[in-house]
Amino acid sequence: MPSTLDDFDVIGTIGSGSYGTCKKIRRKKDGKILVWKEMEYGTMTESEKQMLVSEVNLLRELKHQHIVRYYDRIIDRSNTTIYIIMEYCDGGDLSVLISKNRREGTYLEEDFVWKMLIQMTSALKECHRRKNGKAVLHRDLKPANIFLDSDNNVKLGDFGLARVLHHETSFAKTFVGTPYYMSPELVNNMSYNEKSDIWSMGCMLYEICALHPPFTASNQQDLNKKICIGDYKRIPSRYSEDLNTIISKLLCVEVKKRPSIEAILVDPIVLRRNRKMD
Ligand SMILES: CNC(=O)c1c(C)[nH]c(/C=C2\C(=O)Nc3ccc(Cl)cc32)c1C
Repeated sequence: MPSTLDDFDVIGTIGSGSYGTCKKIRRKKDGKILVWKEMEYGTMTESEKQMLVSEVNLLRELKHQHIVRYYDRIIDRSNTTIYIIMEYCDGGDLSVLISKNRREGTYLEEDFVWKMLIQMTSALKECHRRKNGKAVLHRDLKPANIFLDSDNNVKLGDFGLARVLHHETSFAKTFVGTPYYMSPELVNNMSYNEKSDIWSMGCMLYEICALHPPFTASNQQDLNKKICIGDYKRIPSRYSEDLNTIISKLLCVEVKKRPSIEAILVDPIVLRRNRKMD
């Protein structure tokens, strides 16, 4: 039986991004706490609406402990809005945690960084595993799209919708924020691929350590230059050479030399770290 808006009570708004508004909701039949992401599709073309539907159907297939669980979707034609109902992550998103540490002048523990690396890699492996011939590339990996549960476990969110909502006719046409995580291949107008997600993950892990992105500049042109040269400082000295080495591998400018998800998971440094965490 498909859900309707009346099946839920809205508790409150917990976030909003370039793709819409996130609300905390309670399912009336059992009191379960969930969220829905509201997205207005009225300005989309028919082909974009079809793309959005197929992206949501892909989300439905992604069932993994480190990917935000999709529950259902409601389409309200009276206000041309789609409501995507998903798992509630009470730890919020990584960008808030990074901002808090930057504000307080404190760093995140190395064990936490390794946990993020291993769980994000596991989530991306599931997404890059071909489903019906279609890889689900995230396309917008950033701390604001990494959510945490009450045990600080990773929940990758906002999956795959980036491709639909970046189209110039959709309401998300105003690019929000500087593309700090743009990969060298995208700067050079080449196509997005699995390795671009690896680059973004490298940028994210760097930012979790340093509390700022690896590449920053006062304008897009200078940022692009730094990205294409791969010019960035080492993560703070408090972090091990092992962690620095792994992040450096992810931030490899040459796509072919950048490790795949599988290569990361069998890297001797990651295997050694995994054994320590067991
Ligand atoms: C300050 N932020 C929060 O309190 C917060 C919390 C506790 N959860 C969230 C966000 C989500 C959440 O809890 N589940 C989600 C599933 C998909 C997407 Cl795109 C977002 C969420 C947020 C933004």
